[in-house]
Amino acid sequence: MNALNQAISDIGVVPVIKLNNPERDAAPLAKALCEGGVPVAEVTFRAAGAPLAIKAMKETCPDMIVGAGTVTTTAQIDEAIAAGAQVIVTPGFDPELVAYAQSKDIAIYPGCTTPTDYHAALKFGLEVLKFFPAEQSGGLAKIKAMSAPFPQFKVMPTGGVSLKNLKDYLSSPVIAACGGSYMVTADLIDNHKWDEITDLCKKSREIVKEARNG
Ligand SMILES: O=C(O)C(=O)C[C@H](O)[C@H](O)COP(=O)(O)O
Repeated sequence: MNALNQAISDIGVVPVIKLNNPERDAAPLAKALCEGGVPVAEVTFRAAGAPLAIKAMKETCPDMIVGAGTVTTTAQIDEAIAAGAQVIVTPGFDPELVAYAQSKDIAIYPGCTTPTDYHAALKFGLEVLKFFPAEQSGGLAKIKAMSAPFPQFKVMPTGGVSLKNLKDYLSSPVIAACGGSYMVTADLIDNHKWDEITDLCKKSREIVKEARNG
């Protein structure tokens, strides 16, 4: 894997973040994640202020890897790059977006869950795919079945990941990292429960280590 993919994989979990008030919440949230040993985030463009949030998180924690999520247009890729994002994440596989991201030299994890998606991804030399929505699409059993014909891909399952199933996912060598909102829920963010977020990050990191060491 390239250095960025390896760094994300080493962390093992990627919080999926939706910020309604990035001016207020992006900086303390970035600190909470980094303190918890999870210096990475996928900031969803479902919230209008996503570029602002990406910029604020990078300014607060310059070493943090910040990605843009729910990206569905090339204009959003431009906005994400301008804000300092290092990786683009899309819900589905759109070859136009993959080609555009690659032409701009930014990593992209497109959403893929079917053999047809994986075939399409092969043409772009990608190393990591987002497997979305993970649990609803068949979870780890499907991910393992897909890796037989497509061993070149690692995946980032997102959707339905929690502290309960994290270890199962991470125990498989096909998993680059797991994405999820469980450690950064709307309740935790809106009520400024930064310590609780840090704690959930620490617990997740413990599980990453357990899963990979045994
Ligand atoms: O916005 C996106 O592109 C997404 O990734 C959608 C959701 O945020 C994930 O499905 C997270 O799923 P949960 O961890 O189950 O909440």
